[in-house]
Amino acid sequence: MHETHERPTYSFMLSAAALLSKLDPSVSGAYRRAVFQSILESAPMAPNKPPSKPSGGKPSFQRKLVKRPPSKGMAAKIAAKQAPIKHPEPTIDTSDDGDIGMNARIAAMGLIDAALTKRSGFDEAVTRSEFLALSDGERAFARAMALLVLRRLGQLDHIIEKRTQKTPSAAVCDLLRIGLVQIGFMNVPDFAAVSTTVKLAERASHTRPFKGLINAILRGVIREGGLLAPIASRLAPDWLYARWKGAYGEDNANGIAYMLTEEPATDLSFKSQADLEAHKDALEGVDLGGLTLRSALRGDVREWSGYNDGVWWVQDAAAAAVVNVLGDITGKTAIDLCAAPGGKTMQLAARGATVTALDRSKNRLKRVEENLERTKLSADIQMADAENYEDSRQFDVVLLDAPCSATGTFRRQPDVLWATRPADIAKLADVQHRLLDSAAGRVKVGGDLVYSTCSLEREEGETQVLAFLRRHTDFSLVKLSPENAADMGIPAESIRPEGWARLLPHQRPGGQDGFFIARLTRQGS
Ligand SMILES: C[S@@+](CC[C@H](N)C(=O)[O-])C[C@H]1O[C@@H](n2cnc3c(N)ncnc32)[C@H](O)[C@@H]1O
Repeated sequence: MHETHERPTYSFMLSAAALLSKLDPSVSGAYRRAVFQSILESAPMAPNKPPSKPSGGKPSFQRKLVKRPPSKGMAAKIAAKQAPIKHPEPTIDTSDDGDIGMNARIAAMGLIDAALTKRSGFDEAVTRSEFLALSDGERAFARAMALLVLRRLGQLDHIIEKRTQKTPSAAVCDLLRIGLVQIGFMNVPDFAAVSTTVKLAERASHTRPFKGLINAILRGVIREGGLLAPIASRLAPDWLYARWKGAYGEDNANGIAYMLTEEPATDLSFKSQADLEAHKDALEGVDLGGLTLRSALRGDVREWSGYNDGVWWVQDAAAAAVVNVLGDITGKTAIDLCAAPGGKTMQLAARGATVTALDRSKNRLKRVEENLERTKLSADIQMADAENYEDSRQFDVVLLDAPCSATGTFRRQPDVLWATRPADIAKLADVQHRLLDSAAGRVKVGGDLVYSTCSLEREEGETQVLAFLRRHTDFSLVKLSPENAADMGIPAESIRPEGWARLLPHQRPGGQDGFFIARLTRQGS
């Protein structure tokens, strides 16, 4: 039953889905299956190493991080021979006969595989031409399904683990995951969830022998009333859960892990309180303080009230708190050292600072430009490495929203938890250490250095700041006070006695990103 088969790379899965979606609807099911099979069987195979057993002893279905070759060849050749593209309506037929639904499911598996293969794999996969070639409905379905699987990965894998004697291959696990997620969390009839999954298993030689197993597991879950409530400690990867438990205690670790199961609302940062009040009702919003409105709306934000006027931008409440800790900055000079896509640059500019926005990524700086243009705000944009950016000026405010593991952003990007490795945290902590040292010299005497990361890991927050204060005795911590928490848009319990903010995802009703924020001031030596 296990480990003797490999699975095709995710880009081939996306190619297969794209290709099938382009076939004329009149093409027979048998022909579609033949095309699909020919793609899969010509696909480069990714190594399918047995999943590792982490220290906790439970099997992990995570993949090893492997760089996959891009796939084009065969799929492109077949695509070139197809009839003119005729997209069906962008709705998803989730019945077991629906090829649109089948394509979307194949694409979802491609996205899941991409997300588990490397950090940012999901974001890259959704911009690949194969994925973009799908219809709007297929893309939306595939994305939603993949994100749900990633959000529930720990829970789904726990079910698979309990119902199999040996860990199935990654391809079989992916099929089981999409089957289970449909049964548990999607508006798909149980029979369709089972039959589409079994059909997908049947379509490829490496999964065909397991269709009986897949059928039995999915039917067994349905017979027993569906998926049971998740166990917090099984929702996140073992090693991260253990870290959270060690850092914040078991209750907080459970609270953090449960936030994986909640879909986050959309938070908007406003230019001014007057703008927020003016759009609050149309946006069905709740004022969270610190110029953040939490909107109950769903869908395309470009259609929401105030978007075209540029009076707000999307930014999690916790991220907005980074600038809020500075209080009044009217007339001050500020440099945002890791600025893109510009959420905090816009806050600094909207509050009257003269801003230099620096980032080393040309592509990401384009987003800063676009955002500033839409919001009619201005900043001097510089493309440079913040570590060795040559600028003799010193600033009233230096903001270092440093590159980090981003484990705090899992509500929107559940893949970060599964693609991050312990070694990434150590590497990023080194980068943050160097960036902090370089940032220190850019602060005027009497000025402020705000250090933040959207990570839940102490090495990227508390430990970093304590070490910085030991190295830079001319700096001290400006203690944040729980009494001002509401003005800063920070839940009082996220402000620690040490004087920094450690925002945990469950510390706000409806959730917030995990963030660490410290305000440091330079007194002169
Ligand atoms: C956490 S994001 C910043 C988010 C941003 N502050 C905002 O609020 O929209 C980190 C940014 O740091 C940039 N970055 C990473 N290393 C850098 C370096 N050495 N110098 C400058 N920018 C860097 C990345 O390109 C990325 O845009």
